[in-house]
Parts: sequence; C-alpha cells; structure tokens
Amino acid sequence: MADQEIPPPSQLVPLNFASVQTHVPESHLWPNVKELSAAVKLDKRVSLPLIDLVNDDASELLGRACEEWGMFQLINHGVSQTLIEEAEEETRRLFTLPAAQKMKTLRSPGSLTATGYGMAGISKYHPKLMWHEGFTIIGSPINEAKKLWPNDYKRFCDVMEEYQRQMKGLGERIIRLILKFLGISEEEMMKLLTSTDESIGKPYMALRLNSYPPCPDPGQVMGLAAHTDTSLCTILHQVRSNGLQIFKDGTGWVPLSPMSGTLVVNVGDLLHILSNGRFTSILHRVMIQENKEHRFSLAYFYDPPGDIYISPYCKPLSDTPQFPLYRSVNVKEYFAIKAKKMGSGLPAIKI
Ligand SMILES: C=C1C[C@]23C[C@H]1CC[C@H]2[C@@]12CCC[C@@](C)(C(=O)O1)[C@H]2[C@@H]3C(=O)O
Ligand SMILES: O=C(O)CCC(=O)C(=O)O
Ligand SMILES: [Fe+2]
Repeated sequence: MADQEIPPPSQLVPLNFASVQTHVPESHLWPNVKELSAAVKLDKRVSLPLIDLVNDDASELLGRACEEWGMFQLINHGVSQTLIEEAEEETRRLFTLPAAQKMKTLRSPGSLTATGYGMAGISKYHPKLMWHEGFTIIGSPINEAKKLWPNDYKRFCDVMEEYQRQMKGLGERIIRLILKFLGISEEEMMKLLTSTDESIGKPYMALRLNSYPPCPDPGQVMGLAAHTDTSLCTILHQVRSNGLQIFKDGTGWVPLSPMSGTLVVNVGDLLHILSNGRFTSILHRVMIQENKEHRFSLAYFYDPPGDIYISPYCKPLSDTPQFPLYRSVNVKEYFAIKAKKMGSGLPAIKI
C-alpha cells in the first residue's frame, strides 16, 4: 500500500497510520529524537509515590506527592476495573476504524473545546508531527459517535459518559483532599468544585483518548512532545505499556512504567497556580517504544468551569509573609493565553 499524501502541518490532520508499512514520512521524522532518548536516565526508572485513597493520611500523602513529584499513582480509587476495561475496548474500537471514518469527526481547527478526532493541540508548536492521534470528548460524544457508528453508537456513548462521570467524581475527591492539605476552607473549595454549574461558564473538563500506533522506526518519532497539562489535575489510564516520561528537577527525563490497577494522576497548571507554585505542574512526554505495540491511554482533565477565577492561595496566618507569584486568571482566559503562548502559559501570568 502506498503511503498517504502528507497534508501540511497547519491542517492538523493525523496521518493514516495504517497505511505506513515501512518508512516514516518526512513530516514525522524528528531530527533530535536520538539525542532526546540518549539523555533519558534509564537507570533512574522511578516509581511514583503510590497512594491509597482510603488511607486516613491520604490528604497529607497527596499534598507531599504534589510538592515533590507533581505526579503519583492511586490505588483504591473506586473506579471499577470493568468500566476501565470497557473504556479501553471502546478506545481501541474507535482508533482501529478506517481513517476516512475517523476523519468524519475531525475537530475544527482553532476550537479548544470541541469533541472529535484530531492531533494534540500542541502539534501546532512543532515543525514535525507526532506519532499520535487523539479523540477529545467534552460533554456528550453522541453527535460524533453517530458519525462513527451510525447504527451502533450507543455502546461508545454509554461507556464514555459513565467513565467521565466516574473520573469527575474521583477528580473532585482528589482535589478536595489536596485543597485540605493547602488549608483552603470548605467555602472556598465549593467555588472551585461547582463544576457542573453552567452559570459560571462553559465546562472545560475533557477526556482525551490517545492512540500511539506501532511505528516502523520508533527511534525517530515523537509520541507526544513535552508539555504540562492545562488542568487542576489529570487522571491518566495507560493501557499496559511503557513510554511515558517525566522531567524531574535535578535528575532530568526519567521513564515510568505503569503499574496495573493504578491510575496515574498529575498536577496541571491550574493547581500549580492555585498552590502558589508549591505544587509542580509536571512536564511530561510520550516516546514511542520498539515493541510494535499499539499504545492507548485515556487522560481526563479535571478543570473548573470557564468563568471561575484561579488565584494563588497564600496562607493568611503563616509567620513568613507570602506573596502571590501569579496574577488571578480565569480558566477560559488561561486556556487562551496558553494556546497563544505556544503551550507555555505560566510565564505570561507571573507577577
Ligand atoms: C496548549 C494547548 C493544549 C490544549 C489546547 C491549548 C490550550 C489548552 C489545552 C487543552 C487542555 C484540556 C484538554 C485539551 C485537549 C483541550 O481542549 O485544551 C488540551 C489541548 C491539547 O493538549 O490538545
Ligand atoms: O499517553 C500518555 O501516557 C500521556 C497522555 C498525556 O499526557 C495527555 O493526554 O496530556
Ligand atoms: Fe499530558
């Protein structure tokens, strides 16, 4: 089969990966991936803090993990294994559809909050394309699912809606415990967590299904380039596969291996701002592995609604005076700033 003609990057159309048999097209060859990989501290394969959500000390443990790592793995998270497996199965079913079918739901360029198929938003900041295709779901995916499976869309919708519902509940539990660690009052918390109230703006919660197809030359491509998430926190389920790396201060890039049954949670920019820089919005990326496996992941971005203002929380009664590192910013505005600043929004709101 002939390799598909490559559209210019500005169109942000994923490659028809199924048509690539032998060589990676020029558009996807990252000249620096060898150096990037060589710099990875393989001997430093780290294990993230493992936190039991029903532990009495969960709040303290989560807070410490957010300070030290900005990422941790959760057990006893309460999301059923069956639901996770169903969501995995539906993700696989979606990405193994013919390219033309997936293209019927292509996200409109420029829209940050649309449901549909496409490349990661950060693609437009890189001269080369990533070995990745995504499907973002905000709210109900029913309109897009009908295009993908005209006679059989219900299963996908039911599973994804339930998955979002459970992830939202889990996100709220996690954030509540983390805010408690920061000393934020119940009243202040309510403002941040009233995520379904449409009167305070459009919901920004998003589920992104990620697909990293097998690659004939994994050493020359990038799965998902280094980025921080634009969320309070992100809850990630990886389908039994390596490839996720984090940038740890003082160490450098380190690879992670998912532990089965756990969900990986990371701090995003909004929680970094809220904690006045105390929690790390962790830089992470995905590198394609040699194993020729099709890798999938499901990332749930837990966000407040668009019109909520996020301000650095400075302990009012602490001995040492604290000053806010960032100006107050609303969620919608921060998304727009981050998109405009090529994926790096924090410097733009620094005081
Ligand atoms: C720099 C970025 C990266 C963006 C777009 C732009 C600003 C906001 C980011 C997110 C955050 C929430 C999920 C996502 C899928 C979304 O809708 O907005 C992300 C998207 C991407 O990573 O693709
Ligand atoms: O696929 C992964 O493991 C990470 C995905 C991710 O970082 C994202 O979707 O923002
Ligand atoms: Fe991410």
